[in-house]
Amino acid sequence: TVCSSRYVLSALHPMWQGPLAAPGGNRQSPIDIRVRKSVFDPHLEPLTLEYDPRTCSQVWNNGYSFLVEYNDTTDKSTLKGGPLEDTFRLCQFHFHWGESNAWGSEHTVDRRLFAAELHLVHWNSNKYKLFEEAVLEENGLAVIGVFLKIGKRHEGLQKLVDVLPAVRHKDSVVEFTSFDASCLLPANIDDYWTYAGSLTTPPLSEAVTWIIMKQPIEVSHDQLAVFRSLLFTSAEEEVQKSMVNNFRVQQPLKGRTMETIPE
Ligand SMILES: CCCCNCc1ccc(S(N)(=O)=O)cc1
Ligand SMILES: [Zn+2]
Repeated sequence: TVCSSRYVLSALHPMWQGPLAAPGGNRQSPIDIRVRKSVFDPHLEPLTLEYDPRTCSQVWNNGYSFLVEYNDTTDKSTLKGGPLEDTFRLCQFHFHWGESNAWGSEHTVDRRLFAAELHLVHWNSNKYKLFEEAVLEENGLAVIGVFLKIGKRHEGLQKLVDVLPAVRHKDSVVEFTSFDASCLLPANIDDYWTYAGSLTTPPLSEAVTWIIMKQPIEVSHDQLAVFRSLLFTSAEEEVQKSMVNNFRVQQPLKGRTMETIPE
């Protein structure tokens, strides 16, 4: 029975699971957020998000998720404040989701799973010239996490959902412009948890200041079903695999504390 449960686990989780925790990693993501264990940090400031829709450029199926990519050659779409000392530049956002609405998020809140999770990825443009440099540095990156729950249709998301059939296969790209990513944020962006973590897919770099919104956003069942119509596999491969369950298993907390804003 042990091997069968191990088999089920591996069948449920895609290839990048590899070792359950990166060897030697002591700040790996995702984790379970224990609400009552989070510490008020009076120094946390409000977040300042300034996203310019004109920097949005394309949607790309990279074989793990679909990425909405931004032109990050200038400081036009930026994130400041909160736990961050510097200015961080938006380079892409993407999602993680399940094969059913019962699971799909990477982080959990007191073990509660959400249907999906949005990640808005930024890099420290005060200190580095490129994402590829920042990803090698402790706290070179800042990722905003937003939970998705099933409810009413998200009008802002629909523009993105409508182009997903064009990137059904791995390595496909479609032009996608003038999209304001801030429409995907919850009403109150100053209600968040923050902790020191890592990328949740290879290279699993321990470079991320995570900022997880307490308020989920709502999307409709049909909108999430379109996410599941995407494929992990490229057009050439004979066996097509649905892009579902593209989340990493939870990682040990290793003594880290979750900080939150004073209520
Ligand atoms: C050096 C090239 C890395 C490409 N991939 C980066 C990457 C991976 C995971 C995440 S996540 N899921 O932690 O937000 C963001 C960005
Ligand atoms: Zn992610």
